[in-house]
Amino acid sequence: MIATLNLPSLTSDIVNNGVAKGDIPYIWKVGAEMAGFSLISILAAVCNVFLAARTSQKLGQNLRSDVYRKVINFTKDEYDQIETSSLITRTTNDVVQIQNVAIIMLRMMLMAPIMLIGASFLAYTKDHQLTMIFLIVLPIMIVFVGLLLYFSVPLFRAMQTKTDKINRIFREGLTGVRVIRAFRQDQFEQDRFEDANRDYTDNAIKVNTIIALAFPVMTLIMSGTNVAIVWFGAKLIGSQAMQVGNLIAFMSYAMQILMSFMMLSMVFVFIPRAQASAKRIQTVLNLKSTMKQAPKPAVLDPHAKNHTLRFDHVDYRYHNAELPALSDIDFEAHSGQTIAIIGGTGSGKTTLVSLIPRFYDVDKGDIELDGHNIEDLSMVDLRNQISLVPQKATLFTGSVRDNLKYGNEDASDDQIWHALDIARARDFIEEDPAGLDMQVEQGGDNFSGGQKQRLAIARALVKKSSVYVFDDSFSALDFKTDADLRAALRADKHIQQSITVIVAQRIATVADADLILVLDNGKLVGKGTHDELRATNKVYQEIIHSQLREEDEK
Ligand SMILES: Nc1ncnc2c1ncn2[C@@H]1O[C@H](COP(=O)(O)OP(=O)(O)OP(=O)(O)O)[C@@H](O)[C@H]1O
Repeated sequence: MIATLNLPSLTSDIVNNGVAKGDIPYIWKVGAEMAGFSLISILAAVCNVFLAARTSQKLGQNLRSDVYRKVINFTKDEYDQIETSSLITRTTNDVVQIQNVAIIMLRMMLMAPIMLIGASFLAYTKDHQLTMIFLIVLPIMIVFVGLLLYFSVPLFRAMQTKTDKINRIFREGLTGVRVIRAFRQDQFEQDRFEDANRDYTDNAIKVNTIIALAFPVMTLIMSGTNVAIVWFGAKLIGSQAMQVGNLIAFMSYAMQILMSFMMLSMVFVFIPRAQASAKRIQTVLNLKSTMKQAPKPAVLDPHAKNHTLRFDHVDYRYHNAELPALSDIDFEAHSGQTIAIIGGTGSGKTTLVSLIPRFYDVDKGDIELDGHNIEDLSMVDLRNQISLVPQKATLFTGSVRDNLKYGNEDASDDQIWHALDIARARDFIEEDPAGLDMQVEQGGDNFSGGQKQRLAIARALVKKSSVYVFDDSFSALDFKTDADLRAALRADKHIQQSITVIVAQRIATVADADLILVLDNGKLVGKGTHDELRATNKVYQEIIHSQLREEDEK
């Protein structure tokens, strides 16, 4: 900066004392000095660009990691608060906005004010009278930049929400592509996307037009200033009140002043967009988890042979729902037992099993594992002890082996095949020449629904846990495979020492459980064995009858 500020003074010096007097050695001396300063200023600019780029990239990397770390630990409730598509935009696009502004700020925010003050001071030393021109030019520029900010900032702010919308529609379109085709809604979805896309583009065109307009206007102001300087400067030279070299230097300083002002205005134009992005990222980072974490967690005995799972009068209501999804759920299960949960759709079965690994925390009552309230355990310790097969099987890209070792990195191939045997998934993996190295495509698309379900069951079995939860995991299996799988589960030594929780819709699936819980509208309306419930429980009897009718009708 010092080198850049020095150059115009040296120019005036070379013109006034070298060129005007025809002093060639002086011209060489000052010329060499100027070349040196120019070199320093180029090197400093290169270093500045390099450091600014590096710092802003590091900033982006750290922000992305922080957001991802936070998001991946979100509870289901928090995911319900910020849409997935918006979370993706925030981790990508919003971070880029902040990076861009960081680069601009590092390159200009420091340099521009110093240049502005330095060049103004030096211009003043060259000629006091000419400096008065800035008293007219600078207010014009301030008004112009003010107008620029007034029109562009709201448009810049809207960009991020419009990006969210495009991402949401795109994501829904991709994940729901089969439904869209089956319902022949391709055109509708295409139009929906086009609308969002057009809305975004219109906004972007508007804002870019404003920014594009700024350049010719700025150039006009700069050229006007130059003309004014030359006009008044020439008069001053004519009356011998100013030297030619000083006019040349003054013009350079004037350009430095206006350029610095322009750089500062650019920073002010880009800051609001980054500010909007920063706010969106901050919302994610500041989202207080509703999950209570025990400050000094109790520790589960890793060698315990006898496990207990106890629901003690548990209530739970979703944060956005009026009525509780579960009320007064009370039961106890021990090692070797199978607990089955049956009930109509929406009766609260999935909600109940989601409470065990603390996807949600209970509102009232307690859940205990091996005598400890699960809220007193560390999340890691608790979830290490629970194997869950969710209602919707999810597989990850990679090999079948990678997928199955997801909960137990040290599992041997023998253990994996054993789990595949129990899950009735050996056949279709063995049939493939790649075996366990068979690749799983995105979303497990190269497997059928039932196969995916069985692989998800095998993955849960490879992980050695004290509680196994199967959330409607047998529904995609035919009756015989369902029965075989459950028989194999019962015969497994490790499962015999664990607690098995099965959510099911079919009476046949739950009939041989040690304890059946009947849910209706979030309430536990029956608790007992198949024979007990069949004899006494009305809701259970209704389920039996409805399923018998279905069988008869077939
Ligand atoms: N994230 C959520 N926010 C608000 N309400 C929810 C949420 N998830 C489920 N519910 C509501 O809670 C109730 C119980 O839902 P749950 O998924 O536990 O039922 P389910 O018995 O597992 O049903 P299904 O057999 O259809 O899977 C339903 O009324 C449902 O609408």
